[in-house]
Amino acid sequence: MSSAFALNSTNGRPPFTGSGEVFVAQQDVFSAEECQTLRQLMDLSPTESGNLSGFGTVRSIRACDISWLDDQPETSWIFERLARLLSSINQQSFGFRLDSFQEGAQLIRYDGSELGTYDWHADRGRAPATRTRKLSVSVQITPEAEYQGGRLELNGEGTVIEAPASLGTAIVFPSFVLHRVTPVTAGRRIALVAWLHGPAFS
Ligand SMILES: O=C(O)CCC(=O)C(=O)O
Ligand SMILES: [Fe+2]
Repeated sequence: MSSAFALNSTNGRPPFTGSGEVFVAQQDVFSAEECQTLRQLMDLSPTESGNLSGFGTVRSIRACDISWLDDQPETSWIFERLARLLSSINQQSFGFRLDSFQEGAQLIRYDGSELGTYDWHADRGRAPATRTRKLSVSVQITPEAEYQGGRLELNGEGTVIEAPASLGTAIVFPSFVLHRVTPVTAGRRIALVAWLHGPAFS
């Protein structure tokens, strides 16, 4: 596995110079074959409309379909991979006190036919299950060439940074960081998203 690298600039913009890292990108967390398996899982699983934590469905803010993944024997390899990744990135970059995954992971599909999107938000939510989210991860499981738009952007102290979107790359960020997925204008984008929970910041 390639080493983690902090990506604080894209598109020729100068490096981000605010306090702390906005996100860490790690390439090749899942192989192309594993991404294909995850996509098939999404295609075979029942989906529901993505909603806003404690706030129901507002399609103008979040237009996507999600499928919940629970930590079952067949899916434990996914959670183990994510747990190892998040723990090592947390140690290197964030130093948060973390406990465990306290909710399922989500496979999320954004469809170009409805301009699938998720507007600016932070992942730490209002609901009991989302209040304790501390570290978020999004893994790109569709090849970039299969869709247009659908960029994951993060806003660190007013600077909007586009995350790399190569297949199998994981983007890890504190759950309080503002981020969005810009509308998918063609094709479809699928991401695997999960959160590690922990005690309140003190
Ligand atoms: O699709 C993504 O890459 C991120 C999704 C997201 O921000 C979320 O579900 O909270
Ligand atoms: Fe999010």
